[in-house]
Amino acid sequence: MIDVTNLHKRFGAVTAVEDVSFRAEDGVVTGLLGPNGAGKTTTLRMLYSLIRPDRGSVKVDGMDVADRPLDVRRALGVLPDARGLYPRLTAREHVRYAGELHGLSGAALDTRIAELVELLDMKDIADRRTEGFSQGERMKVALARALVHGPRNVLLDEPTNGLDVMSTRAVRTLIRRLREQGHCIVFSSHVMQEVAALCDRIVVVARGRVVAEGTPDELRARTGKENLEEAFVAIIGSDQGLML
Ligand SMILES: Nc1ncnc2c1ncn2[C@@H]1O[C@H](COP(=O)(O)OP(=O)(O)OP(=O)(O)O)[C@@H](O)[C@H]1O
Repeated sequence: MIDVTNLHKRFGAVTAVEDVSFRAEDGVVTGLLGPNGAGKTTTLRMLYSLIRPDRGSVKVDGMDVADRPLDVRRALGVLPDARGLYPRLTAREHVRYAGELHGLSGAALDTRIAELVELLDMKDIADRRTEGFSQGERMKVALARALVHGPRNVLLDEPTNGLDVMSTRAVRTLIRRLREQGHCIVFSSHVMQEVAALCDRIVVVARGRVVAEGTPDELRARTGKENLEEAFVAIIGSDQGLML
């Protein structure tokens, strides 16, 4: 479970995140939805302690990120916005390296890598160097790397960005499976269809603030709009940045 309380972050004159609070429960997919520049990536970066908030706190499974950053990192699997792969390593070597950094080794690590290769349909690319990988192939490697240690909480920054229909479906299936297994999943997107297809709860952010929160049904009821897309437009006050 992830608890975010009154997070603030400024970059010089830009207020990227202003008083953001929400809770992401276990067994639930929580979507951070907002237009470009809304503060989603900055919020996620504070959740996984890449950057420090000016104010506010984040707790992962009850552990404060500021007090126990290493324990929190163990409890988190992160697909960051930059997928950053080593071109000379194969896909499998990436996942192995990440597993070793998390203290896994031997048969347990081999089994885990084999599971992820199967789950993410990576057999054809597992033993190729990642140099020249397509966006979808890169995303799969980054996702396998994020999940190798079986983290309870999973943060995904725009996981389906740039993916084709088949790869998008594979990622959705994986996210649903993680939810069934009771994981806490937070993912960010500026694509409302993506959020609508997957999320149990939606946190709508705009200009660094949470402007609405609830289930898709609650958001529809609150705005009086039948259609979720229209509900988002009503909440944000424009459709800018929310379209495919
Ligand atoms: N390191 C930084 N230095 C200066 N400004 C930054 C930095 N990181 C983010 N910002 C600014 O903070 C605001 C929020 O950015 P952020 O990347 O969190 O938005 P986002 O919701 O993830 O957007 P997108 O959907 O475009 O990825 C933007 O105005 C951005 O320019």
